[in-house]
Amino acid sequence: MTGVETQKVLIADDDPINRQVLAELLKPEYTVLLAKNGEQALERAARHTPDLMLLDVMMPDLDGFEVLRRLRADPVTAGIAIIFISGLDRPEDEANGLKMGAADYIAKPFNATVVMARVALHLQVVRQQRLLAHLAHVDALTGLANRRRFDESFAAEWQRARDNGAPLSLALADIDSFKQYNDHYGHPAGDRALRAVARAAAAVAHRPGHVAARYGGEELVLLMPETDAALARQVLRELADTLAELAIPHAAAVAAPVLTISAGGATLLPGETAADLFAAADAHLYRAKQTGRNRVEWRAG
Ligand SMILES: Nc1nc2c(ncn2[C@@H]2O[C@H](COP(=O)(O)OP(=O)(O)OP(=O)(O)O)[C@@H](O)[C@H]2O)c(=O)[nH]1
Repeated sequence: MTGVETQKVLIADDDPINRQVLAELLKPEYTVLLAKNGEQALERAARHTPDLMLLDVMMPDLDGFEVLRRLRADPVTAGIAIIFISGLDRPEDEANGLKMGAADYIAKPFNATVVMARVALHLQVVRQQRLLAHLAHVDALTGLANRRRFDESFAAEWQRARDNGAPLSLALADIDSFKQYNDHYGHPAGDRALRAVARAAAAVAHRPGHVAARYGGEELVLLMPETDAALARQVLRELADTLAELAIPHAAAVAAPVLTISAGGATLLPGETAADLFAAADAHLYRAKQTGRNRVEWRAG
């Protein structure tokens, strides 16, 4: 989320005057999209995924309540915030709209200042929700995907690989002698080194669907969908090469005088669970550590 993009508001109302009045009101601050009936509202919502919809309740054919029901049933549009704008001004109508999951309910005739204030309020809530969702999935120190995001992506990619038979590779990478690095250079320097390794991991995980995540401590994980063992090993070579170029001094290391990683990896075998694949990558990381560090061990097969 950049924070500079204008937010998108879709106005769905069958009355052209209402559409125009609302559009004129919102245009100076937001990107405004228009729909003149329920079908068009659903089509534009799916195509443009607006941040907020002002939805007229009483429209011919598909009314606003039905539009809301259908929006919620489609994962693409389910999260769009809705404000009902309605000629139905009985308390039970308003309660009904809110119970259905609308963020707000404004009775016609509406007051322009109040509409603007409510739109601004709900768009702020949308921004805050996105920020929270973002923070919940990002590691604060490195900016990489965090463990939660990795777990979600891994489960989804494993399922996808199982369904479509495409290769799925997974690698665990761990900085060598990092305890000694911290002891020798201090924890803040350790943090900087960890960030440098994370940047390198993010750079090599640039292919579509690839995820570089901080699994915990100084352990990173690379999830590589649609990637066979040969390509995955190439990605890990690129990571090792990047670290070699960075040549971060590590006087206390056992493997080399610079910061290095050990990595273990595996490519999904038919019938294997996600946990099996993870365990295989972990076992090969252990082997890489045991056999001298600064190397990649990949499961054969
Ligand atoms: N600076 C810093 N250090 C961290 C962070 N997370 C974990 N560590 C350190 O990473 C070190 C991991 O130590 P070990 O698990 O013994 O591993 P190691 O020293 O790298 O040894 P090998 O993996 O066997 O090469 C510990 O000293 C942790 O304090 C962090 O966010 N910042």
